[in-house]
Amino acid sequence: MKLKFGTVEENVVTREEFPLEKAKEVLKDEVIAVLGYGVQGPGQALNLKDNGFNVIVGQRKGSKTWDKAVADGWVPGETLFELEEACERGTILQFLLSDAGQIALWPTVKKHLTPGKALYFSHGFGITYKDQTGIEPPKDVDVILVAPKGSGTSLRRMFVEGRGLNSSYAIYQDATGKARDRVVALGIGVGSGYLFETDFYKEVTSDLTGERGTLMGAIQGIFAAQYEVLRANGHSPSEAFNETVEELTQSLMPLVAENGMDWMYANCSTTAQRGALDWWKPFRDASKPVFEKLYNSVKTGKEAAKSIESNSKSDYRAKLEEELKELRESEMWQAGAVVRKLRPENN
Ligand SMILES: NC(=O)c1ccc[n+]([C@@H]2O[C@H](COP(=O)([O-])OP(=O)(O)OC[C@H]3O[C@@H](n4cnc5c(N)ncnc54)[C@H](O)[C@@H]3O)[C@@H](O)[C@H]2O)c1
Ligand SMILES: CC(C)(O)[C@@H](O)C(=O)O
Ligand SMILES: [Mg+2]
Ligand SMILES: [Mg+2]
Repeated sequence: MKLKFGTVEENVVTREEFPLEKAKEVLKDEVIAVLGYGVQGPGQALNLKDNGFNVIVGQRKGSKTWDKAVADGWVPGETLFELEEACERGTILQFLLSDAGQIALWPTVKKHLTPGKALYFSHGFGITYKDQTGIEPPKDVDVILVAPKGSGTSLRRMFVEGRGLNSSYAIYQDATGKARDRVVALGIGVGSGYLFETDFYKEVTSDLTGERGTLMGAIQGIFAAQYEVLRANGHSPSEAFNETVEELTQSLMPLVAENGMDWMYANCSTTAQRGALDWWKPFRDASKPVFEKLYNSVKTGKEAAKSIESNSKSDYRAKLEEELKELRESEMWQAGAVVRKLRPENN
């Protein structure tokens, strides 16, 4: 259906419009092969299975995630296979390896993309940056995308709770004339709450900007800046953490999620309202140049190059762990660990 967001009209697909039963009818003769069992792999594969689709998992034997797949109920030789065998058996190949990992597996996937199959991504990365990834699908297969707008962990959790994370969908290539039905059916099948339309380029540029920006990079940056200023002015770690992070995640963001920023503002003191209304614009103006620089780095493919380069190194996991350790061991997140334990529901 067409839906207005502010003054702009967009294509949206809801579960009412495209019910699960219809999705099952569309995909009844398909074998959905989920390649990769990292974060999105488990979320999408388990949701598809619980929704009654014919789904198999492809993963490297002997890897930790192979064992995780077995623990999650996938049966070797029946629903769990080596990557190449899954590529052969699947009629829809869900390419859910890490974006860098997709480059290494591409020759194998390509070999098994026989006419009429579908290649499915959850990110516009591989196709948009094809000069860097070498991913150029044959012309006689559908190339489609469903990108859940959140972590695979949330996709699964919300599904189990009977809720649904929203996703974007896109069609890059419609070889069979069935690409739209296939992509929407898959979007509903993986547990999306609703789907909004995009294209591969827009998906990857917005996604890379979002995760580097307000969703992950900018938020940690802003937390750290305020925390450091409070600490430098003699505030205790618990006071600084509560006033920077805990109150935001526990008290105020749920209000924003429920009814918007204006409603959250309306439910704070007049003193807070005055200050927040005065200060949000200076913060916007100070950070906007950084966002512009970030968007440019995404658009020119620099961010893609950096991520391919670092994620393809053999010591990637060890380096990542070191960097996460730095965050975990920072005073702010150490304070956070104590604060989390103090929440009555965690006792
Ligand atoms: N993590 C998320 O929640 C999330 C959210 C939205 C979209 N996506 C997209 O979904 C896709 C999958 O992302 P992810 O975060 O689940 O991936 P991930 O980084 O967790 O990796 C997935 C799997 O790829 C395997 N892998 C990596 N390199 C490999 C190689 N060279 N050969 C064989 N296997 C290899 C890993 O063992 C792992 O099982 C990506 O396109 C990503 O951008 C992810
Ligand atoms: C979960 C995110 C941040 O939305 C996703 O884009 C990812 O890359 O993991
Ligand atoms: Mg992303
Ligand atoms: Mg994202």
